[in-house]
Amino acid sequence: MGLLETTLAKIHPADRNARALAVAHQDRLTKPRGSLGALEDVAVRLAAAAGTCPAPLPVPAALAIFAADHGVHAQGVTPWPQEVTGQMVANFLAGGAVANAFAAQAGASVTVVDVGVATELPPGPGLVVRKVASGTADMTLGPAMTLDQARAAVETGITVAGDLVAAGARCLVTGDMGIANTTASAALICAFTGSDPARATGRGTGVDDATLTRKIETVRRALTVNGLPPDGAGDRPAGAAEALRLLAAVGGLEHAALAGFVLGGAAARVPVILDGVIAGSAALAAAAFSSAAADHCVAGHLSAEPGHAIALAHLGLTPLVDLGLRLGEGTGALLAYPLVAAAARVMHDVATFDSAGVTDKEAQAT
Ligand SMILES: O=C(O)c1ccc[n+]([C@@H]2O[C@H](COP(=O)([O-])O)[C@@H](O)[C@H]2O)c1
Ligand SMILES: Cc1cc2nc[nH]c2cc1C
Repeated sequence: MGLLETTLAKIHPADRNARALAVAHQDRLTKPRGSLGALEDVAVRLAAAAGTCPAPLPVPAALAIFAADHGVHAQGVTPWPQEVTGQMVANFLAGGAVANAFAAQAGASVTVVDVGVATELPPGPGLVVRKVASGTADMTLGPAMTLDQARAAVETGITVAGDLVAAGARCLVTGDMGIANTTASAALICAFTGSDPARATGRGTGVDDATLTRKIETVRRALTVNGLPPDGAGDRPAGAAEALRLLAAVGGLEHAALAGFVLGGAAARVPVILDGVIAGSAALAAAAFSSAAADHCVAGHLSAEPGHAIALAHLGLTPLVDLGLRLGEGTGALLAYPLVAAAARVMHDVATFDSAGVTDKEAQAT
């Protein structure tokens, strides 16, 4: 058995008992029942995922930004040159990106992983070099990755998650960097959900109408060339082998690593906050590897990219915030992190009606 299989064997689904305890505890806290809205659901999800009530505080948090390039860039699906991926990696390492600012604000550490950047990066402190390939192949001409490459990238994500948890992280935050990766994300969403490319494909960094039309056709061609008709997702066999095949066909190295990162967090029972459409499409792969993987995820935000809502609906996840972000890097997930931490802390710190001597209207009624 490889690392992927041993990790899948460790993943537990949400614990019903811990969930029931968490729901009951929420109702004993000194607040009107349900008054914390979506935060109550988060606290209950965290307890069910951890298998204990209350769930451990998700502190500290660790952001991992997986960076990679894409052969489909050659199809003209983005106005940005490919070398921007490597340049932004240097920016992350220098502390100059939005993700660095948001991580500093949230108190999260930042780890940058080169899982497949096409350009040479100057060696420097802080960069985790796990380059599986110098970018993927063009998915409109055949599979973007070999099965071995996809597996190596998934296992890289598992290892990074395991290393961060071993170093003390109690919340994992997904980040990505990869020029053209919204095209691969749309193709993955179509492959895993059966959605039509015209619905799942968006403007990414902000492409014009002509480029959007080309992008949709590129996604459609990639699916066809790889034997994945958009409306045929329901007919495909489920399971780990199929998850790896779809990732290899139309995914990116960062998507595969992010899928592994989710699996690694789930296996360690450490919650994973998902960022935008890249993380959402990678989580579809993680959920295909293990149906319990999504139990360990919190959807940080809703990206402006239309495929993201499709992916989250398929995963049964509700995004915490909707700010119209479409940056990636982990920025939306980092903004959601304090909400997740606050939701968990309520279960530890807030007094109950009994302990605080506050009259409960429910108790009065009975
Ligand atoms: O996270 C998102 O939902 C998101 C939406 C649009 C763009 N991005 C980021 O923009 C880059 C990809 O955009 P594009 O247009 O080159 O496919 C990549 O580095 C992503 O992190 C990210
Ligand atoms: C400048 C820039 C920063 C990014 N961060 C994530 N994706 C990005 C894409 C571009 C183009």
